[in-house]
Amino acid sequence: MPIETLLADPPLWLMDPLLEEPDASALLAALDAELAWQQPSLRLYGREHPIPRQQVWMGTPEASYRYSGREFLPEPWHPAVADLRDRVITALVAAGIDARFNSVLLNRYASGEERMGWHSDDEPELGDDPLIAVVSLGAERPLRFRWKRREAPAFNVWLPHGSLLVMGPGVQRRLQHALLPRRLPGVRISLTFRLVMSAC
Ligand SMILES: O=C(O)CCC(=O)C(=O)O
Ligand SMILES: [Fe+2]
Repeated sequence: MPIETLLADPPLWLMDPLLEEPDASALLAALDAELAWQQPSLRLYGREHPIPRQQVWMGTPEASYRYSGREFLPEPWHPAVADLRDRVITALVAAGIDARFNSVLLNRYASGEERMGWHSDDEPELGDDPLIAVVSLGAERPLRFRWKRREAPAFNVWLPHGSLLVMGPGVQRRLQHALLPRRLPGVRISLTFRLVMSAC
């Protein structure tokens, strides 16, 4: 499947589909049923708020990771997720993009009301200019991007079931992204593959 260049600088690529049916729906059902989904709380202005989604952090044992001020020890690779990681790497190599991943953050949005606020994935453990690959399963929703220095308008990238979005070097430095709430039904699971450089 050819990869579409959404932005050249910094590079943002979309491959649709990465996974065809019935593989994409089988993977969605397996992850939904088999993972130990968690909904941790974050402390904000002295109050605890459950995050508006569920998540699982998975990876090699040495890839511990700090996210929103908390440290996560990864779950061991689920075989289906390890297979998907290898498919993503194969697809990227075929597109001339060199990538390595030792971990993945899986996010589960039960409905359109569940969300992730504006952020960049710029934690020091990810290194200076990380490449992050996002596989989307289930409900098609837009990931919204905005430029930190407002040099161009914000834009949406709709992420179909089975698609792969690649945020290349510079995307985290120059833009933020968010999965904003939408009146859309259906569960969505995203897998954001990363390379954690150093154990924390
Ligand atoms: O669910 C998504 O597509 C985005 C997730 C995300 O931005 C993240 O895991 O850092
Ligand atoms: Fe992100």
